[in-house]
Amino acid sequence: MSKISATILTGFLGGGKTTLLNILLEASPGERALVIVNEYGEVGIDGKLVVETQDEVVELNNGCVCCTVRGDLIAAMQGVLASGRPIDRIIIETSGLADPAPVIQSFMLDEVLRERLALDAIVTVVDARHITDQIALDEAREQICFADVLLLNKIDLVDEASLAATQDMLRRLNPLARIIRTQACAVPRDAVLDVRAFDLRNALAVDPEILADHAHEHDASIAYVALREATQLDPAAFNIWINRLVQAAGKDLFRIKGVLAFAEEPRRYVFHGVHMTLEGRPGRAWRADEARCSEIVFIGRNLDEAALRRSLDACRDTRAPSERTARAG
Ligand SMILES: Nc1nc2c(ncn2[C@@H]2O[C@H](COP(=O)(O)OP(=O)(O)OP(=O)(O)O)[C@@H](O)[C@H]2O)c(=O)[nH]1
Repeated sequence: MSKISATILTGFLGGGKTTLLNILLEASPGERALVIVNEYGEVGIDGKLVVETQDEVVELNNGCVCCTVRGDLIAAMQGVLASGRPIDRIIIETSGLADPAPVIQSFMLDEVLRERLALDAIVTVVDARHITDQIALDEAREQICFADVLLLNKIDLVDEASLAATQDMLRRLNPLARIIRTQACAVPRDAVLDVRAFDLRNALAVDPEILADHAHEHDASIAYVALREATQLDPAAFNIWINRLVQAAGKDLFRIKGVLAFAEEPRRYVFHGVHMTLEGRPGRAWRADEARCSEIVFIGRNLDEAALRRSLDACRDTRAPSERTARAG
């Protein structure tokens, strides 16, 4: 029986992993992939942003796949193999704070996975705009060092001199990986999938202890706050708040992401922030069976959960429907 190809998509917070995942899924219409999306906190935003295809999407939230939910990762893969459901490949999107080593280790140490799966490549998405600050963090460095393919993404946000300097840094950290410059992770599928690039010897050269069972400790100064709001939000108030917030605290705000319910907007509003860079756009329409609830997560340092909550409360659209109609008229 031929082995099923598995790809690990990793890279620091906000680099473009979900963007890449969606490109790969859309480029493989005839395939059935098992997609495993991992997020650090209890509120999963990424799972809501994966394109709708016939692929099976498993969300592993509330813990990092490199530590607390590693057992769940193994169980998800074993479960689909045991079910006999046909799958053509596995793609794992790690959290942006994951150390890839324990994820790689799962493929090597578990007997069933070792026999049935072939780890094809570790693909790391690097944020060309923010990597020079992120690289001080162990997780960001390890994600680069273990990569077989490095996407140097967001090239639209930096100039050529800075790109060349970043590319040199990546090369110093990882002399073997293929480096591909991308905007919005636009890359041919064949450059990332079925490249047969993973080699345990390279991983052992990065970390000779990779096969030893050791837990990964996350940087305790990085916090996570998730807010849920059932009242629809006033878009103008939200925009003012979020812009002020990143002006004041953007350096410490590694990541903001949310799916928001704005008043008088039939579509979900998808919102992203990476430090000072903010982006938002309407996504698909809310379904009739979905609660129109806003969810927003913050990952960073010095987060004041109570203050964030109060600010979000102040963005509620509390007008009565008749007042809204009057204003619209
Ligand atoms: N300007 C620019 N923005 C990009 C590019 N690629 C992705 N983005 C934006 O970067 C933000 C984060 O993209 P995601 O794909 O969600 O990043 P991620 O790595 O999955 O994020 P986490 O899962 O939170 O770590 C979104 O607003 C994207 O639209 C790019 O090449 N240029």
